[in-house]
Amino acid sequence: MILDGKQTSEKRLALLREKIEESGLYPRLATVLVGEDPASQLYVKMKHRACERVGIGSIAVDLPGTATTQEVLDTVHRLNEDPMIDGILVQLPLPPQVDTHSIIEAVSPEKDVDGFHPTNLGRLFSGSPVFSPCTPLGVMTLLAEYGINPAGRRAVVIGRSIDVGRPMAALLLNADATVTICHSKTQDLAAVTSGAEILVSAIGKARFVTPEMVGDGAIVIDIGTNYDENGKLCGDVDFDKVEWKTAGISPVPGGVGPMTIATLMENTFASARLRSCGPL
Ligand SMILES: Nc1nc(=O)c2c([nH]1)NC[C@@H]1CN(c3ccc(C(=O)N[C@@H](CCC(=O)O)C(=O)O)cc3)C=[N+]21
Repeated sequence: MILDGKQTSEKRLALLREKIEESGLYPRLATVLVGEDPASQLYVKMKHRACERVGIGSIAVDLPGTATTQEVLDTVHRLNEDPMIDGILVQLPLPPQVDTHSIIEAVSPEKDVDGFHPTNLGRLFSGSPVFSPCTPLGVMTLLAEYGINPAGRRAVVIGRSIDVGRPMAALLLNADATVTICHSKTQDLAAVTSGAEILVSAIGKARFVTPEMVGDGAIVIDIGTNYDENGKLCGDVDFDKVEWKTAGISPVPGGVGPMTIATLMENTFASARLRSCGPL
């Protein structure tokens, strides 16, 4: 079974458009893009396009690749104080001269639709999330769409990044899975991953996950967005070799990526509702 993120995200966006219309709200998302990395420009453009589709206003703040930490901080502070803005997304990665942690901590937790602020990560890890990071939350939505309930299942997450691996583990734990996190220092990775009933890969290495690493009948979620030696977009999982072993697998493209964007839209609407003091 293919876990179709493209189709699921289309469905979610259509539903969200209706909900936003009914609410009478006009949520607004501000994106902050520093520099001219083509991939980042593409992602930000996709986010603005999704906003347009669902009836969310979007404001793009583009800063030069030479911007200092202080200049990015000034932008974030201005957006924090702007009552018209409901969500702030600072596109990552930031250029090396910008201190990413202080930027993430500067975003008001009330407008942190990426869910990267320590307050929101803390809420997520304590089991009472407000904004959860869009990629892992999108994975949970995709699992639910296909009737896959993680409760009591062995879930293995490969990768421990703050934006994907760690919050993915927290969401699975909140959903009552038995969660293992693997990373670059994990010994005998294949022995751990092949025991997973739900395997989530967030490593960032093209076709890293091979059939020996996957148990029979596993659900495999591929969070990787990589380019192979021919410049072709591909995931962390060697899809063609792994698919037959699985009960369900998300492809790249067309899997988790579109779910990330749909979730960002949902988080932005949730922020607008919370900020208007309405019920969530
Ligand atoms: N503050 C911040 N928040 C993010 O959520 C964030 C970020 N920074 N930095 C970069 C990563 C990456 N990311 C993706 C979103 C959509 C697709 C996506 O829709 N991909 C399409 C393919 C697009 C293509 O053709 O390249 C797909 O998988 O089908 C991929 C990757 C969000 N990120």
